[in-house]
Amino acid sequence: MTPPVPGFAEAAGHAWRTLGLTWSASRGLTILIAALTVFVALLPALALYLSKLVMDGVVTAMDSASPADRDLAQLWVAAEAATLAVLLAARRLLTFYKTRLHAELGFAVTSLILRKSAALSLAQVEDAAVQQQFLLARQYAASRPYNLVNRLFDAAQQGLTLASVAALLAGFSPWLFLLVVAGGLPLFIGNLHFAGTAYRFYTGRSPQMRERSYLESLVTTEAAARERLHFGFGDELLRRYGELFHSLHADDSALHARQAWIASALGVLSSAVFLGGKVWIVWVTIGGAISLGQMVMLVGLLKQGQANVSSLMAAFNGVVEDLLYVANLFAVMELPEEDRSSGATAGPDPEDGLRFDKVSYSYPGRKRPALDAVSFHLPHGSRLGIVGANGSGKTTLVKLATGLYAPDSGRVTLDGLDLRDWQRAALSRRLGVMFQPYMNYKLTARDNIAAGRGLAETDAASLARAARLGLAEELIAELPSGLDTRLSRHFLDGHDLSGGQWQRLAMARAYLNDEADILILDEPTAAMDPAAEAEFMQRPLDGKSVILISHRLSNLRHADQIIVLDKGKRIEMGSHDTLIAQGGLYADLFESQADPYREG
Ligand SMILES: Nc1ncnc2c1ncn2[C@@H]1O[C@H](COP(=O)(O)OP(=O)(O)OP(=O)(O)O)[C@@H](O)[C@H]1O
Repeated sequence: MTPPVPGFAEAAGHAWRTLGLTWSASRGLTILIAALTVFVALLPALALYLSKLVMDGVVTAMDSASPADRDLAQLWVAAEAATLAVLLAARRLLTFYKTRLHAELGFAVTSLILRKSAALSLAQVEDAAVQQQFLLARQYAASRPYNLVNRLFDAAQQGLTLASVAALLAGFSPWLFLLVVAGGLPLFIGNLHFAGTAYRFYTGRSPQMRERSYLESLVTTEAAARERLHFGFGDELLRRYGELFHSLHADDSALHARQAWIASALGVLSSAVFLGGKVWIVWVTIGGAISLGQMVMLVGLLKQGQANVSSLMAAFNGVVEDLLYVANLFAVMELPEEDRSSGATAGPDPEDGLRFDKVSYSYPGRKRPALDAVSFHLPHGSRLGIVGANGSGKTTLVKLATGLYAPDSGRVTLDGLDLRDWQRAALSRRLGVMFQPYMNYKLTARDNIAAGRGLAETDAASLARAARLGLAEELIAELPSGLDTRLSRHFLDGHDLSGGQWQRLAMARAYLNDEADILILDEPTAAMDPAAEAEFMQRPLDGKSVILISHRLSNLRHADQIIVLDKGKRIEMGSHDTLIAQGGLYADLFESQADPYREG
């Protein structure tokens, strides 16, 4: 998907907004750069005027042989030299401040993107189009907004210099100024055409770029190394990577070649126009219509004007191209955010617990709903088991039960209030969750548990309690620096964990919040050893309610209710004994799992 190209008014709005971003990133630097830009812009015309005075002064001194005229000519030389020296110093200073602005603006824009990303809903994060917008915005966060601002300053500088050149040229002949502008037009139009083409070209191939970085990661990351080495598909990955690179490179080369040919032809045309102007100036000087000093100044002005026009055009073309990328950045900023910072912290019926009322949810682009009119009630202090084949909707149910997705139809309520109306932080306090898949944070063991309370500073007693309930006490005690051990081999003194150990930390994270009265656990013991699993399953509820998803049906035997999902629908519901007595899918699955043990 190629992001749309903005119209003029919208583009001007984006340019203004980018300048606003720059202003808020650093007012001091913006003012300094603006002041220096004006200063640097006006000096070239002054230098050229001084060069005219030098030349005319020399001719006068040669004619009069007077020491006063000689001194005056030398004074003009010194003034011209001083002007050029100041111009050089001011340009350096400008570059220095611009480098600092680049860093500050890059940081400000990246922070905005990260803040936005953190505020999106799960459904938005999972949307491929949103992902692509973010990828593009992040990729160009440090370069494009700065380039745009830099080019706007550049354009202002070139425009001012051109205006001062025009003022001097107009004193002699307005036609010369028109010649300067006309000479720059062909290159301008050519580049303008290519700005849009290049943007569509580079953004249109984002999917291939993502594919390329994914292939790179398969060859370089530790996670993929075991299978890659064992199954031996490293060479095939490299072949695919090479093929992709060459096809992208071939497209690049074709675009650059076309740009180079057209730019050269237009460049020759521009030079021919300027050369015509120069021939005319020389001609009228020989005819005695202007002085030698005026000739030197006019040729200089023509050259300066030519350089200004092409720089102005280049800056303008660059602005147009940058605006296309910046438009994407602002489109990302405009993505709707759901504000869950306000909302209720309690429901009207504190005894009601969690309810699904005919809840349906479909993933975008999927015909069949992942959950189809599912209802159940989880009263306080009860256990609900959920069973179903792969893809039957269990994990989707967890995302709905935690308010991460909103149902397409139906309602999910906690204590009688729709989850949409709960404050996110209050929901997070009430629900202890272990997701599938859970995250293995390559941070410290402490952070892995404290993430369960938003990574807030957590007291030792709470951490110890969570570690005990997550069956992670022993493993933490064995870590070289206990809770402060960095859990990654990629850091000095880092330490990696086994699959089951990571799962224990995820469990501790889910249990950290002791206010949580509802635990939602998606395959919480899948990676644990049988002893740990048995210990966990026999644990008393202590007044909490639990939703437990497990493929091992023996774990669900003691649940008050069990729901059997099939292709998103609730096809059976009841206690273990009821479902066995019904002789439906649950009974078949239970028998098939129990049989091998019986035979043994
Ligand atoms: N992000 C997604 N985008 C589109 N479809 C999805 C997404 N996640 C899941 N699905 C689809 O929704 C359906 C239900 O998936 P879900 O993950 O809820 O199943 P599950 O019962 O948890 O499966 P498993 O036992 O394999 O974990 C499946 O058909 C799956 O392909």
